[in-house]
Amino acid sequence: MPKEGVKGLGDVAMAYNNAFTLTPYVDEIINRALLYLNAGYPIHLKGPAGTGKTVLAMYIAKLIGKPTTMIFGNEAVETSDMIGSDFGYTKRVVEDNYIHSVHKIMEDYEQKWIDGRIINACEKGYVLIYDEFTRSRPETNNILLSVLEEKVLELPINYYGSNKLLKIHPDFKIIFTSNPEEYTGVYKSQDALVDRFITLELDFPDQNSEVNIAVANSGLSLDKAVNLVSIVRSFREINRSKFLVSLRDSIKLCKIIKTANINIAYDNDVFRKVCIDVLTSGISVQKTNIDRTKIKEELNTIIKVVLMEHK
Ligand SMILES: Nc1ncnc2c1ncn2[C@@H]1O[C@H](COP(=O)(O)OP(=O)(O)OP(=O)(O)O)[C@@H](O)[C@H]1O
Repeated sequence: MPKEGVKGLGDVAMAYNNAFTLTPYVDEIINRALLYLNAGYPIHLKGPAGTGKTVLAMYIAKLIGKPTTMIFGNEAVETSDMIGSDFGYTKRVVEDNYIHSVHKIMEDYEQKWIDGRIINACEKGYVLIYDEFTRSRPETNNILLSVLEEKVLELPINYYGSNKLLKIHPDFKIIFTSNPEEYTGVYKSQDALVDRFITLELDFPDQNSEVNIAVANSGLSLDKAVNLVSIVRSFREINRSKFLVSLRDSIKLCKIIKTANINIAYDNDVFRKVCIDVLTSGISVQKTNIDRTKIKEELNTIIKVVLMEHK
């Protein structure tokens, strides 16, 4: 069976978030991405976790308007998950009872080839999103080298009984995403692969985009989201070399404040504690040696200053 990390056609549509927000910043990236894709080059959206790479890839695929296949890179993904393999057996039982005193059963087993996720996309010119491709082992990704350069997919000898080179449809497009190499579980991307696509380095979006994305994902009012996102961004600014404070934190904070109807005020103890819980979660995840008391003091100061400024 294909492994968990590999999803098929249709999954993208289900996973696609209807709250996708277009801002001038997002629009500009999309236009550049389409420019390269339409010229026949795969693109690679690279950036820190929670900068919107996956939803952007999905949105771009949606604009291209072709069915989309998605692969989620991880250690367990194998070449066979992408191109296919002989999975299991087909069993055939023939029962012969022609002469009532003779009872004969014949069983034979046949291996069954099941196409992997990229075959259909390569053949029919669909879109492939390879999310976090550097989490898969480099040797797994080697199969894509000939796809990108020679425009053929090399299939194994057991592919429906004969090995062959599958010609890649001229409309076939790939959108790669990845996190920076210093992240845990990320392999260095192979030079040969990097050389074949165009990388767009992403960072956290501008203030206006982050506010609008947080509003779209949480339903919080714009004026309240402006306050919360300003707190998140100031906190990110001073700590970004130490731990991750992502776009997801802006969304989480807005969602919690909206759902629990928490009053955004410096003298509201609950509000300050929620800010601390949400925005310092990344510290324990990254096991950084950080003075938590100092971080909390910094955050309290930021909350005070931001709420005074936006009064
Ligand atoms: N333009 C946008 N419109 C709406 N929501 C967005 C947008 N950009 C990002 N988001 C939201 O921000 C969050 C992070 O986005 P996403 O998962 O795409 O980031 P990522 O860079 O792929 O993260 P990771 O590297 O951890 O996989 C998600 O909740 C996503 O829905």
